[in-house]
Amino acid sequence: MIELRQVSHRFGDHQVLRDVSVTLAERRVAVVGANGSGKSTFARLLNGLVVPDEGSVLVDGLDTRTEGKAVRRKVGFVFQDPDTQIVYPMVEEDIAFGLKNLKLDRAEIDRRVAAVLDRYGLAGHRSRPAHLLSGGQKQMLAICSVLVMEPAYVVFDEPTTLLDLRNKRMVMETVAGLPQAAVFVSHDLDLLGGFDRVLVFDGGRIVADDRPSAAISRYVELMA
Ligand SMILES: Nc1ncnc2c1ncn2[C@@H]1O[C@H](COP(=O)(O)OP(=O)(O)OP(=O)(O)O)[C@@H](O)[C@H]1O
Repeated sequence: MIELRQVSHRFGDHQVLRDVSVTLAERRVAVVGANGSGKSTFARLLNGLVVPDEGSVLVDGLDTRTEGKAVRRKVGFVFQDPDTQIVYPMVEEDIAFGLKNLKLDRAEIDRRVAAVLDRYGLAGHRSRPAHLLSGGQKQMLAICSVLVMEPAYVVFDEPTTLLDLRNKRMVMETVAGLPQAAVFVSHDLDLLGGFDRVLVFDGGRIVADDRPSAAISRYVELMA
C-alpha cells in the first residue's frame, strides 16, 4: 500500500502539488490530467525520486524521506522515454546492471536476465546493441530492466506516449499481466478502461477519484 499524507510540493515559486492525501491499494491505478497538473511529480514521489516539501509518502510503511533506498527497491519506475533509462550499450548489460548492484552471483544474474528477456519477447536481442532496437523494443527493454529487479510496485510515467498503436498494446498487455500493483500516468484515455481506479489531477490537486468511465468523463468536462 502506498500512502500520501497531506503532500505539498513546489519547484521554486511554482506550487506543483497542493495538500494531496490518498491511499493506493488497488492493483491498477491510472493518473490523468492536463499538462503541468502535477502527475509526473506525483509519480516521482511514489518511489522517492522526489521527496515532498511538506507531508509524507509511505510505501508499505517506509517513509520516502528517510528510507529512500529501500523504497526505490520496492517501487520500480518506467519513464516516458526509454533512452533516459537505458544506460548500457548492450541489451544484456543493461538488464544486468541493477542485479550486479545487488551483488548477485553470475549464474543467478544470467538466469534472471534470460527469463525476463524470454518472457517479454526480447530473447533474440540479448547480445545486440540497445540503440539498434525499435522504439517499442527499447520501451520493452526499459520495462524489463525494471521488472528484473522484482519490485513490489511499478510506476509508469506516460510509457506509451512515444509508441505506435501496436507497441502501445504490447505495453498495455505487459501492464495487465504484471503480478505487481501498478500506477500508470497517461494521456491515452482509451487505454484505461480496465483499470480499477483513475485519479484526475488539476492544478496540483486530485479533483476526481473514481472508476475509469466516471473519472474520464470528469476529466473531459474539465478540459472542455
Ligand atoms: N524538476 C523540476 N524543476 C522545476 N520545475 C519542474 C520540475 N519538474 C516539474 N516542474 C514543473 O512542475 C509543473 C508540474 O510538472 P509535472 O511534470 O508534474 O506535470 P505533468 O502533469 O506530469 O505534466 P505533463 O502531462 O506535461 O507531463 C510543471 O509546470 C513543470 O514545469
